[in-house]
This record gives sequence, C-alpha cells and structure tokens, in this order.
Amino acid sequence: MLSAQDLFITFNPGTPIETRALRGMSLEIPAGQFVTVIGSNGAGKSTFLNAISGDIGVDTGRIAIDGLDVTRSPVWERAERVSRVFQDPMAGTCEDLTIEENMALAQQRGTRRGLRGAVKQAERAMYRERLSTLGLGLENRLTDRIGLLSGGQRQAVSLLMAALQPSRILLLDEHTAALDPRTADFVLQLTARIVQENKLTTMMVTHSMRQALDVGERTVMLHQGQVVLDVSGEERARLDVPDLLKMFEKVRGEKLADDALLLG
Ligand SMILES: Nc1ncnc2c1ncn2[C@@H]1O[C@H](COP(=O)(O)OP(=O)(O)OP(=O)(O)O)[C@@H](O)[C@H]1O
Repeated sequence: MLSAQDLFITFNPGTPIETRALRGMSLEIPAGQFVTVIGSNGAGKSTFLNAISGDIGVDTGRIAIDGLDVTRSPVWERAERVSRVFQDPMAGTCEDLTIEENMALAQQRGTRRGLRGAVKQAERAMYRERLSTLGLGLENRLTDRIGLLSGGQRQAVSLLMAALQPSRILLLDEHTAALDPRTADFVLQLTARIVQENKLTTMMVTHSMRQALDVGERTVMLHQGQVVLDVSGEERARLDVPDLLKMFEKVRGEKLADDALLLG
C-alpha cells in the first residue's frame, strides 16, 4: 500500500521563478490497486512520481509504503520497494550493458552492490524464461547490448525488470507515449499482465483519457499539485472520454485548445 499525505514541493522558493509543484497532495492506494493519473502539463504528475521514488525530496508531508515511513529514505533504499518505467525507453536501462546484465542490475536493486562478475547460470536460465513470456524472441539475445533493441522491446524488458524484485510499487511515467500505437498496445497489455501477476500497487501517468479510463481500476486527476478528481468502481465505469474531458476543462477553467493528445 502507498500512502502520500499532504505533500508540498516548491522549486526555487523565494525567487522570481518559484514554482509550487505539489500543494498538499494526498493519495492512499491500497496494495495491488492499479491507478491511472491524468492532468494537464505542469499539474505535478512527474514531481509526484519523483517524490514517491525519492528522486526529489518533499518540503513537508509524509510518504509511507506498507506502513513504513520512507519520506526521508534515499532513492537506493526505496528502490527495493519502488520500481519505475519512464517515457523514454533509453531512461531506465543502461544501453551499453547486455540484456542479461541489465536484468542482473534490476535484480540487485536496493542493495549497495554494483554489477558483480558474470551472470550466474541459474539467473541466466530465469531471465531466459521470463523473456520468453514476451513472445519477442529476446530469450535468444541475452548477451546483446540493450541499446540495440527497439523502443517497444526496451519498454517490455523494463517492465520485466520492474517485476524482478518483489517490489511493491510500480511507477509508470507515460511509458507508452513514445511508442507507435500497435507497440503501445502491446506494452499496455503486458503492463496489465505483469501488474496482475505480481500484485503490484501501480500508478500510471498518461495523457490519454482513453487509457486513463480503460486501464487499471481507478482514475485520479491532478491539477496545480493536488488531486481534484478520484473515481473508481461504478462511477468510473459510467464515465466516457467526453465526460472526463468536461471535468478536465472544468478544473482548468478553460476549453482545451488541443485535445487530440488527450483523446489519443
Ligand atoms: N526540477 C525542477 N525545477 C524547477 N521547476 C520544476 C522542476 N521540475 C518540475 N518543475 C515545475 O513544477 C511544475 C510541475 O511539473 P511536473 O513535471 O511535475 O508536471 P507534469 O504534470 O508532469 O507535467 P507534464 O505533463 O508536462 O509532464 C511545473 O511548473 C514544472 O515546470
């Protein structure tokens, strides 16, 4: 379970470029729940994920994972519990390392050890087995540099890596946005499977209203660093993209100039 209580983050405080990115952000996500997160540019979505992963410290507020207060824990300590897949397929992996080396690193997440020696035979067999579930033939390319893979292949491997440790929280930061529609669809389906199989508590940031309603079981809308809409169950099932769009425009107080992105 993930608990964020009353988080505040201000960038460049006391300067002309002061930005209050989070302004009392609170969200409780029960264990195993899959939440989609939407919000306009600058709403605070990435900052919120950065606060959960520990990449950005909060000014005030409290973050707990399964009841454990991690508010002041460094990134590496949280990494055992939190994994993340980014929009940029290059971001979450080391392109000069091989697929199996990247997987070995992911498996050691949360420890202070770096990549040690050769990948062991038993681990290699496990990686091969996991990769084969993707149906992309990557199980035969364990010693290929990960930089050689396509964006979609890398996101698929990143998702597998995120589930290698029994981490409890999965953060997805528009992880299908840079992919073509077919590949994005494949990665989304894979996401749903991995989340379910590993019972991961998941937050997925998306700019697609369709995805926000179709994927996962709860939709949260952020605006000016706060949660302004939180729907699940029947209420969510009754919502369609135009309804969500209307709500979105209402909180923004203006009509969307370009909703193509949001409808995608
Ligand atoms: N490191 C930083 N330094 C200064 N300002 C920042 C920093 N990171 C984010 N901000 C500002 O904080 C606000 C929230 O940004 P954030 O990236 O969290 O929004 P977002 O909802 O993820 O937006 P987008 O959909 O455009 O990615 C924005 O005004 C942004 O410019």
